[in-house]
Amino acid sequence: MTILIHEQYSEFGVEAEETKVLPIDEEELVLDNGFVVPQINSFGHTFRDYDAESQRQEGVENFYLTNHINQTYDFVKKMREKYGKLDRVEMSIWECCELLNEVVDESDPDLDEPQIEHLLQTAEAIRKDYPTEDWLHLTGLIHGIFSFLIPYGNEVLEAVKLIRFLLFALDLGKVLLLPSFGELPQWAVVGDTYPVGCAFDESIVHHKHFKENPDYSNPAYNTEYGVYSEGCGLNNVLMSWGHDDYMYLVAKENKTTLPSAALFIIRYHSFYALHRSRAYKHLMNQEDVENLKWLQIFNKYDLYSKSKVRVDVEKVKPYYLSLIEKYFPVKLKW
Ligand SMILES: O[C@H]1[C@H](O)[C@@H](O)[C@H](O)[C@@H](O)[C@H]1O
Ligand SMILES: [Fe+2]
Ligand SMILES: [Fe+2]
Repeated sequence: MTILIHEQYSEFGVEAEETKVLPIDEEELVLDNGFVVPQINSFGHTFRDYDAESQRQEGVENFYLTNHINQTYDFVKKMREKYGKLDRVEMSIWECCELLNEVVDESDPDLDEPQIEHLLQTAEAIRKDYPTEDWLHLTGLIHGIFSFLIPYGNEVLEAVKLIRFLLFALDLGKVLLLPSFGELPQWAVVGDTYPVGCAFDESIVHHKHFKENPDYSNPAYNTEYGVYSEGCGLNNVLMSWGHDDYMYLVAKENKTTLPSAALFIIRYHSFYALHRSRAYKHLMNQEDVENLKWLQIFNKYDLYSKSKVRVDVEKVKPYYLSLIEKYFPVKLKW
């Protein structure tokens, strides 16, 4: 498994400010050491091709139809209030991970494996690129993330641990699909996310299906700014409800020691309209601009590690348990 890194990040990633994000097919698909990212998913199509005829196309489009009709400003407010209480279950991060054994994500054109596989594949992807404990050969990517994300001191090893953990944690919020979490429908848990309370940007997957969303024709919510203002900051923007914002709330309320950029990555990793299409920039503040650079790097690991490769869960478990211990209490409120 190899991961593509934008060339601009290859020398001390902080240069990323000047980076222009190119459409994916124009990107440099090569890492420093010449590894190439897979160009096709496990069904033989390019990644995130929502129109390609495949065994998943119809199901994914139906998913977005219900998602786009039902994710309204009022719905999101209610869900945040309800799930933000975290009064359902007490469990550890690893217990949560194991629950995802049962879960398959209907929004995903690239993967139909249980989510536990995806979590571990994503986090293991970096191990494939950096297989030994000799971190000295790490590329600029790691140096960049290291200098930016780690408030704990000057240790590259710590940075790598953080990255591994973060990649593992991105999708844990999908437990919302399970009975003890109220068995939310897929449209309220997975798929790309986007702001509600202002116009839905055209770059959002299957945008046409928003026409039946009541907010689409509500003048309070259907203008460029809607209920928001220039540069108000994403923290003040309500996002469609799903596993991203939920996991952010879980992490924050349980007093994680993850740095704030890591929380940003968890919270907005499905916001492709922002991190791929550069929409909604007018709502960002300076902190969002900084954090976005890192989100773009992490997204590549999340997306391009999707494959049919099996991970031996028991074998990797001890390593992840040691990471979890670093960033979270033994039991968390969910
Ligand atoms: O189908 C996928 C999947 O649900 C991911 O977990 C999410 O982060 C993506 O944005 C979405 O498109
Ligand atoms: Fe996700
Ligand atoms: Fe993911």
